[in-house]
Amino acid sequence: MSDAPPDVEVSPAVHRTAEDIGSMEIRGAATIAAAAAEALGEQADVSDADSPEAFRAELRAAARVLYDTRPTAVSLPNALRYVLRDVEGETVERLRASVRASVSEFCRRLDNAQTDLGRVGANRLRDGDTIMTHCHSTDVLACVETAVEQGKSLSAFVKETRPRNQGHITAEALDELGVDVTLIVDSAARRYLNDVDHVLVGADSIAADGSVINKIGTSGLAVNARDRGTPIVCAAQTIKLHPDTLTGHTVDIEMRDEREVVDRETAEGMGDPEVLNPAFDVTPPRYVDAIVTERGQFPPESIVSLMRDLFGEGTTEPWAEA
Ligand SMILES: O=P(O)(O)OC[C@H]1O[C@H](OP(=O)(O)O)[C@H](O)[C@@H]1O
Repeated sequence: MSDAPPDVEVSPAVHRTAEDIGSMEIRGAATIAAAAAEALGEQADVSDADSPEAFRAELRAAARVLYDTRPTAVSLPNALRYVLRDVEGETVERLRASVRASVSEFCRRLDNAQTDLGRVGANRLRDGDTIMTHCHSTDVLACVETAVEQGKSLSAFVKETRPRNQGHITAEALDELGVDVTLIVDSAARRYLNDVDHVLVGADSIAADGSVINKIGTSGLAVNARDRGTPIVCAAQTIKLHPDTLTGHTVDIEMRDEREVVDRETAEGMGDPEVLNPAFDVTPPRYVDAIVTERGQFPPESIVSLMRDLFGEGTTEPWAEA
């Protein structure tokens, strides 16, 4: 994690949020976005900057601390950009109020987007369908929740999703919604794909070519689903669209600590192998049937038009300014 320059004070609340994102205490692309926006609001609340310039410098420094936590979910920089872009005022008090308004508006839009996306995704699901999930995605759960509210009865195969087992969170959430849940280990997915009507996954980022960047294991699941003829749908609010990929940049895949996979003592017993722990992988668009957003459902290859509408040809990095 990067530190702010010594003369710019970043609030302990921002550092706490950054630590919680880094440790995955706060996790999931949409949840991370909301937490990052709220942390900027907390920075504004506690700032004792004596000039608008100093206040803005503090905000940028806080954004840098948050930005440096995890590299793959673009919802994080998109959230920071949204809040920083709309900050206006000639005095510190006006700037503070402006940040608060911007954070509230951002969180309101995030909630509404998920609700709208849920309605679109629910239209794909029929009464009696069985889904298969990977990891834990609040965008996926929004689709299921709306379908259940529409009176549809659903079953789910839930992949546990090593190494962090976020599938357990999904299993609990689906059970609370009244979905009939079967928990499986990741490697059992192919065996049950013939019994599944839809594979539903979330996304941490979507690239301009329609590639889906999501929890490690998504691409293998998608290839197997295509082989079995099971549709694979990605539920992703437009905050997951990665604007830098419009100009040829690739999405950085986070490598996490090996201790999430195996403890050192056990590894030593195996002859101390190198342990790799990539958190995400890239599913090419040809393996994805549809991307469901709050703006409707898109074939992955057409997502670039939506990206251009929303972001133009690229974006700035306001937190990178000194
Ligand atoms: O925004 P929502 O749909 O909640 O989550 C999107 C994605 O975020 C998660 O990443 P992690 O668990 O933070 O590494 C998963 O990869 C999940 O599919």
